[in-house]
Formats: sequence, structure tokens, C-alpha cells
Amino acid sequence: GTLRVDVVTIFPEYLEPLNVSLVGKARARGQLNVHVHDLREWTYDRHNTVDDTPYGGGPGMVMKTEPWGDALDSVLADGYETDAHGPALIVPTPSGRPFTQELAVELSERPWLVFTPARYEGIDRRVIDEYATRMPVYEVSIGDYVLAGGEAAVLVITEAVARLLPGVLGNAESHRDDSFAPGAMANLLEGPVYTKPPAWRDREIPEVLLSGHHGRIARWRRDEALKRTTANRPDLIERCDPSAFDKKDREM
Ligand SMILES: CC(C)N1CCN(Cc2ccc(Cn3ccc4ccc(-c5n[nH]c(N)c5C#N)cc43)cc2)CC1
Repeated sequence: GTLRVDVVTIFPEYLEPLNVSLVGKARARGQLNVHVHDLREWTYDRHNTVDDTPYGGGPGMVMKTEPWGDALDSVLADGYETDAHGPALIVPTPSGRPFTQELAVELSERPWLVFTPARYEGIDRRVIDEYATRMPVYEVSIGDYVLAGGEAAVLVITEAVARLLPGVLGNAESHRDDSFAPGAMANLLEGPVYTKPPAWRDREIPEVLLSGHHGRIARWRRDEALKRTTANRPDLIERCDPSAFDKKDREM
């Protein structure tokens, strides 16, 4: 079915990229429905206030409960017809669980994702506590670096999820060989890729790739993947299953 995505944000223009490219195509095909809402629609004071000073003191500002509560009630009131599961709340935060390909797969199997990218120091905890009584809440971080808000995370998560939707990725096979996808190449980074012309500025293509010998090509690619993973992500090496490689070798 169609994945519905709702985003509540004080920077709706930040989510414009969701209307183009891969996600744009999935939307055009009706595989994805994206609705972006401006949080300030649910403020009723002259200055459209969404933040206030933190209880307990400390630097920065905290996003207030009322606008978020009214916005989420309004979005969820849409009562989008869902099958087994209903909506899940996705809260980007520097203190969240790491967003991984595994989580992207889990989210791609849901019918409705409601994103609440915050700014300032984040959202008053009572908002998350309130909605956690009604739906699954995923507090996720897209990486170990500090952003000024959650909107970029929404773009990242939505793209990672959308490309997993059936038919959204041109060649359905492509994401099978993704890094982090299960299987013998699981947890390995991709090696180098090449295409025409066969020579460019005196640089040629590795012979094996022109040999047409699929067994040798597969082994070369795996060795290159191991080299690259050892260099860039040694932490992934101990997670991969060397016996799976021997099995593949034996098959060749
Ligand atoms: C001591 C005191 C000066 N420190 C001040 C910084 N505090 C942490 C802190 C830092 C930045 C922000 C800004 N921000 C607001 C909403 C929001 C959502 C996501 C992210 C985010 N950052 N990095 C990721 N991978 C993210 C994801 N996903 C950042 C966000 C909010 C909060 C820690 C305390």
C-alpha cells in the first residue's frame, strides 16, 4: 500500500526536496503521500510562539507542548485508514537510537510515519510521553554529529525508507547488494565501480571486469569490498561472516 508521511516543522520549506527526484517519483506513482505542516498554524498568540525558557535553567530554549499537541492531534485526526499498524511517531534527536538500514527496513513496512523535527534544544518531554501512550515512538539520531534541528534527519530517513518501497528503486535488485543489507556481503562497504569509456585520461578498467568470468569478477569485488571496509570501517569487519565467503568460493 501507500506509505503516508506527515511532517510537522517550523521550517516547511526545508522539506521541499521531498517533492523532487526519487521521493518525488514515488509520490507521483502514489506509493508515497507526503504532507508537510507548519507548526505555527497551531499557535494563537501574536508572535506565533513555539518556544520558551527551560525549567531548571540552562542555555537555549525548549519547544512548548501546546502547539505540538494541537498539531499532532490534528494530523492524527485524519484517521488515515491503516492495516495492521497505525501511525508511528519518528522523533529525530541527538540523543536518539542510531538510525540504521535495519530500522529503515522496519519503518518501510509501516503504513504511516509522522515526523516531528524540532529546533532549539528539543521538544518538552511531555509531548513524546503523551503520544507514546497511543503509538510506537522512535527517537532516532542519524549520526554522531550535532545539527541545529531535525529537518535534515527527516530528509535522510524518508529517502532511506522510500527507496525500499517496492518498485520505487528502478532495479529492484539494487538494494539487495546495499552495504548493511543481509547476506554474504552483509556489513561490507561497496568496492569501486566503473563504466564506459574503457580508458579515460590514461586510466583503464581493471582487467578482471572485462574478462566476462563472473566467478573471478565476484571474488575481485568481494576482495575490494573487504579492502575498503578494512580501511574505512574496521568496526564492520568483525561483524561479517567469513564462512559465507568460503561457501561462495566453493560455489564458483
Ligand atoms: C550543554 C548544552 C549546551 N548542550 C547543548 C546541546 N544539547 C544537545 C542538542 C544539540 C543540538 C540540538 C538541536 N536540535 C534540535 C532538534 C534536533 C533534532 C535532531 C538533531 C540532531 N543532531 N544530530 C543528529 N544526528 C540529529 C538527529 N537526528 C538536533 C536537534 C538540540 C540539542 C546538549 C546540551
